[in-house]
Amino acid sequence: MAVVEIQNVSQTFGHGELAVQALKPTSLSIEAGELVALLGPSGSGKSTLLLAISLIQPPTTGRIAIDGQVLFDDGPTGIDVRAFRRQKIGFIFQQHNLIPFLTALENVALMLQLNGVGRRESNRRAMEVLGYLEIAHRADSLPAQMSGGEQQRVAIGRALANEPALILADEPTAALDTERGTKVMAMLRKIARERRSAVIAVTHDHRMIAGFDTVYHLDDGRLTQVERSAEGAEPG
Ligand SMILES: Nc1ncnc2c1ncn2[C@@H]1O[C@H](COP(=O)(O)OP(=O)(O)OP(=O)(O)O)[C@@H](O)[C@H]1O
Repeated sequence: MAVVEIQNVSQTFGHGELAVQALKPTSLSIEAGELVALLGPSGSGKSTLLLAISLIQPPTTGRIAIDGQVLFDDGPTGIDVRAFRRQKIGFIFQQHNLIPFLTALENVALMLQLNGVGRRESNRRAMEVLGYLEIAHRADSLPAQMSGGEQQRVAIGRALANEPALILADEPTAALDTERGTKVMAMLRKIARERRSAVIAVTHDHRMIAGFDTVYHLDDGRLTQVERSAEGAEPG
């Protein structure tokens, strides 16, 4: 089943003569376990597309379904988007955005607690996620005590904790050197493969493209090219 299904999604900012169509009508579908890159020059509409898919910034037109739920159909559909997002979508940013006075474990556990999971169970699951990302030994460290790559893995853990159907990453490797960037990419790939989340990463980073199943190229708000790796996402 498609985790993300968007049809004719477009975004126009401003009105009249000042209107800018940041995203031309765009349709695409992303399967469970698929690792997708959005590539394109600055201002091409990558963030606009990501913000539209997650309905953080609802589009002007189009239809958006995530994990079988129609969230937008040329307007709101009455779904509680904030609750849906919290349960079904994990976010990873260029800067990790960890809470500085919480440990790695607490940063991850907090996400679960926000979804109503009790404290003990949150801690247990957070520890499991940190173990999965090979960073359990840093569970009690504060963000400032960790390297950039470690911080980013904790941030991935936070995005992953709820086992979301969809993970959205905005330039997750941009702040990292090649080795750490490669490791973060490998983690995203592992998550897609093993946990069957769909992962969409906005990137400028050509070094990382090799690991993706599908690469969408955006130019001036238009989807210009789609490349699929020979291997593709293995059927689940
Ligand atoms: N809230 C907004 N109001 C008006 N114009 C906007 C808004 N957000 C984005 N734009 C415009 O829409 C276009 C696409 O922007 P977007 O941020 O999606 O590009 P991007 O590909 O993510 O760029 P970058 O790689 O620099 O982050 C740009 O021309 C931008 O100036």
